Amino acid sequence: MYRVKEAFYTLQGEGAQAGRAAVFCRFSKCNLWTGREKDRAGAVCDFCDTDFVGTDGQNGGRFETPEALATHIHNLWPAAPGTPYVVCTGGEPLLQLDKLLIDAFHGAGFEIGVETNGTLAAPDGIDWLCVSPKADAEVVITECDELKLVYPQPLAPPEQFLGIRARHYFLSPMASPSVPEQGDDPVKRSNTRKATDYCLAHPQWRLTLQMHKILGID
Ligand SMILES: C[S@@+](CC[C@H](N)C(=O)[O-])C[C@H]1O[C@@H](n2cnc3c(N)ncnc32)[C@H](O)[C@@H]1O
Ligand SMILES: Nc1nc2[nH]cc(C(=O)O)c2c(=O)[nH]1
Ligand code: SF4
Ligand SMILES: [Mg+2]
Repeated sequence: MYRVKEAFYTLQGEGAQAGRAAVFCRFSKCNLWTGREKDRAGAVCDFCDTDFVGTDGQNGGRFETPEALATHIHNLWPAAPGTPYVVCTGGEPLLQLDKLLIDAFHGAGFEIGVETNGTLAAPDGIDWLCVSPKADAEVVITECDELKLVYPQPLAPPEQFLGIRARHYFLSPMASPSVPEQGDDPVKRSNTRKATDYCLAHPQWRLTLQMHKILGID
């Protein structure tokens, strides 16, 4: 059984695949936070900007088989040329994404991207793996396509993650979890300046912005 909070067709807003059309499959549940506000302060990951509780979002639900979920995601992809792309996120997608689902997505013609906190092993067959480390949570994935660190995290300086092999190293300015998607976010503006300065001083790091929030899309 796979539990999905929501699924939607949009442009990937972050990282090296930014601007690419994708169906996002947001899995329910995370291993670093319950998703309940009352638990946020005590959570390992306390800055999450996402609601991943339950299965009640747009196109969310429970799927008994990998084929059922792959068909559901396929139905959100337009009938037009271009390689279908699914981004598995959450919550923490590696709590649920297994080889059977990878095979079902591939069988439906999808390339598979994954957004993970890096604390759980990844199954084989992922086409684009993005690891976003969190302070206080040991990363067990040693190699990925992109490492995307939310910045700043005082207990997780960028230098700490250069041992993880990646094609790209990104800093993504931390947004206030409490500010709605398109709202004015002075904390994020200040963090964007800090991330910019870090990238200027350390050119192996690149800046990425949450383009979907700028555009006002999902
Ligand atoms: C909601 S997480 C879900 C995937 C996975 N659990 C993870 O943390 O990578 C998706 C992306 O949003 C980032 N993110 C979460 N909260 C954020 C915030 N307040 N500001 C900027 N990025 C944030 C995460 O670091 C991750 O790259
Ligand atoms: N457009 C868009 N791009 C994204 N990239 C990562 C996202 C996520 O929440 O994992 C996300 C998201 O929620 N929307
Ligand atoms: S950012 Fe990722 S790891 Fe952190 S609570 Fe949200 S879903 Fe979990
Ligand atoms: Mg998001």
